[in-house]
Amino acid sequence: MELKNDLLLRAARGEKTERTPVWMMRQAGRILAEYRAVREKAGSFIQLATTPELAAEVTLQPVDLLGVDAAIIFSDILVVPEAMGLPYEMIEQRGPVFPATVHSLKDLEKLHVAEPETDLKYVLDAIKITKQGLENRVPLIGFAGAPFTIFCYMTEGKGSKTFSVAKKHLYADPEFSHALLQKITDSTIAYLKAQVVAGANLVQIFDSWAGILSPEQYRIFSLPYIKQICDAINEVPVTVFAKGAFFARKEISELSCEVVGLDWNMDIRESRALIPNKTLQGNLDPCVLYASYDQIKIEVKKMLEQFGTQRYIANLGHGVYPDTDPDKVRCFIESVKEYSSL
Ligand SMILES: Cc1c2[nH]c(c1CCC(=O)O)Cc1[nH]c(c(CCC(=O)O)c1C)Cc1[nH]c(c(CCC(=O)O)c1C)Cc1[nH]c(c(C)c1CCC(=O)O)C2
Repeated sequence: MELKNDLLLRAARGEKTERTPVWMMRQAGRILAEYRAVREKAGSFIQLATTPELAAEVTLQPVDLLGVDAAIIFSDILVVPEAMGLPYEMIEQRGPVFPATVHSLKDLEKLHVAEPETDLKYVLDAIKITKQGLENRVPLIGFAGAPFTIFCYMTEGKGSKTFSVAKKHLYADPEFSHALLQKITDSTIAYLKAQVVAGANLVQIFDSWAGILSPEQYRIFSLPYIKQICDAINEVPVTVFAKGAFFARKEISELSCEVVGLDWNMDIRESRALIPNKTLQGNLDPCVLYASYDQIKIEVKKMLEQFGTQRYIANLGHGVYPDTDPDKVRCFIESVKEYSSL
């Protein structure tokens, strides 16, 4: 089955593209009234995420309504801890909370390596239904959290500015920390492979909390586990997005992934020099989408001039903020398409 628009996959593989592909992290979400309507119908975020037909419906919305060059499966990185035996709740206006957390090898014994075919069947079903709905229009992106970011939530139990509970374990109990990270990694590899079998055309690893670690801790507690995942996934291109890990760009360039995501703190030309061998993705500050249409166009033009139009996937430097005007989002997407056309 050939994709009608395979710009994302060609850019990921380093092949020439007629223009730069564009999509947005968190494109399936609250910016769209159509998403909020389906979420209302579902009753809760978790209901929506665990009902494959509805998850597929909101995955398709940005393709139909915004004109992006890829869909990303509607789910969350926290489905992996849940599949391992640690359920989460999504509290309105606050975010995710884990009623029970993990702090010792004894706690870890109660968790199992996720078996995607049973524990995460609802995501795999959502991927299959989405693929039917896409009718090969654009590629479908699968994803998972990086083991370190998942470790943060499983130990801290909720979002945090410092994740000091999570980091405490790294210093105080490295043996437990590595054991938990390895169990998450084994679960994640099985999960991403199952996503690919179900139909994902590329997978992205989100290390959202990379930036809270020192370079040395990042090398010990995050990179080796991301490396295991990159080494295991050879079926489709892999994107590594480590938010805030400007200090690890050289090491990330040595991973066996095809694409590296940048946030807006990372200088584009400097990043090209540090990561010369891979496709880059990013990195517009999501707050640019609060500016005027003219200003958005200027910022997109600047970004494209610095990245160039090749070996590049346009995106924001992190997820789109929920109160962004969808028309400003369309302006961003249209500007990338217009200014990058050869
Ligand atoms: C850290 C993280 C999480 N989840 C995710 C990350 C990594 C990316 C990042 O750094 O933002 C990843 C994620 N979460 C969601 C997606 C969907 C696909 C997409 O469109 O990108 C993706 C890729 C849906 C979601 N995940 C969540 C929502 C909002 C909940 C809702 O709609 O009620 C959505 C659409 C909730 C969520 N989920 C998480 C948090 C901290 C929150 C609360 C903050 C918020 O509300 O945005 C954990």
